[in-house]
Amino acid sequence: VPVNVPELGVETQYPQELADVLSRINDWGLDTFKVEELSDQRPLTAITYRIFQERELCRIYSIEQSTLLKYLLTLEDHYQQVPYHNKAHGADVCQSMHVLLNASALDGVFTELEIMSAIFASAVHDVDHPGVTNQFLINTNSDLAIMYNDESVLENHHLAVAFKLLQSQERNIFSNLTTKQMKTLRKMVIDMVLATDMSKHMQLLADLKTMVESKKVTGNNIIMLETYDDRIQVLQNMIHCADLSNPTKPLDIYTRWTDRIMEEFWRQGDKERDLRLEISPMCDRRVASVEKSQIGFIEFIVHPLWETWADLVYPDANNILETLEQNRDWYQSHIGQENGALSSTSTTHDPLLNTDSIQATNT
Ligand SMILES: COc1ccc(C2=NN(C(C)C)C(=O)[C@@H]3CC=CC[C@H]23)cc1C#CC(=O)NCc1ccccc1
Ligand SMILES: [Mg+2]
Ligand SMILES: [Zn+2]
Repeated sequence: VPVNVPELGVETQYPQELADVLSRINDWGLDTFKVEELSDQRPLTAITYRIFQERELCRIYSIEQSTLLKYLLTLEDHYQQVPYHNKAHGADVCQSMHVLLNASALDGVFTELEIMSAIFASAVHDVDHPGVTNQFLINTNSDLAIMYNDESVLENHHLAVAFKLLQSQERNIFSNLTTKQMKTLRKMVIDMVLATDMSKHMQLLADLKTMVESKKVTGNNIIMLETYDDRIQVLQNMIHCADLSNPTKPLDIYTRWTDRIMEEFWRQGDKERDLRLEISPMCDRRVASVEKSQIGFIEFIVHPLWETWADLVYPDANNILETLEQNRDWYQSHIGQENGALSSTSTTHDPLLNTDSIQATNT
């Protein structure tokens, strides 16, 4: 019996405003923070549910809407209340992936199963993240590091939690897939989420550069990917780009993500200080230079990756690369402001940061 589900998947006191924000589901500048506020703290369910509707995945794979919502709400509840790696980040990466999949250079390249795998992988990719790095978990002999033998500890855990939640019949959104389809989806989701481990970054980028150099396209400039390895490599780089997309977003959105990740790094540094461990880079709130470290992050990691991605899907990611370079210049010109103030240019109250108003750095 079809259970009647709310139109937007979540209960909200602001149905019209939420519908208006979600109407930008295909845009790079969708404000995930606005969805978080308007959906009564259900950004992951609201955004992922909308993407499933947009791509008609429930029809194609006979997924009951109530089953999808049960899975998404439970998944969302398994994201921890940490400053950055929380359900809003999961929602943001999922929506960014959804937009990247729409590149015209990839038109008709991926099957619906590969697309659903990519959307699912993005939604689950950081579930139950404890707000500390793999290195911290290893250094503190955590249960997770013991469980996964120090290898991609967090990423293995995110996957195990995501698939465990599927095991209850009322949440199994893939119950109508064939055995073969489920096997394929599971392998692709594992390969994508494991690729979000930053220790794989250099290898991923090197392989992407090789692919760009030997890029084969059809008559109307659509990329040809013949083997599983080529196809999964593009999807792995795509989720990695989505995971590293904060600096490519509109500045006001970007600075709020930076405030959140720095608070998460600083809380790890506080734990390291209490444990008499060496404080990890960027994690000491007493010596932070947010602007300088953001420039390092962009120069050494984010820009090289996005420059290569923009080559692969040329010219579809040109605007994204443009925004990244403008944001880098903005941080460059704000180096002098490093009085320890958080990076945000807006006086925002972000409960997760429990900082009432962030002194605006003069823009
Ligand atoms: C929105 O900003 C950010 C957003 C995300 C991250 C992430 N960092 N890393 C690693 C690189 C430490 C992760 O493994 C995280 C987990 C997976 C993907 C990326 C995540 C860092 C920043 C930053 C910064 C920032 O200002 N200096 C940090 C920094 C400066 C120079 C060189 C490297 C890092
Ligand atoms: Mg992660
Ligand atoms: Zn992530």
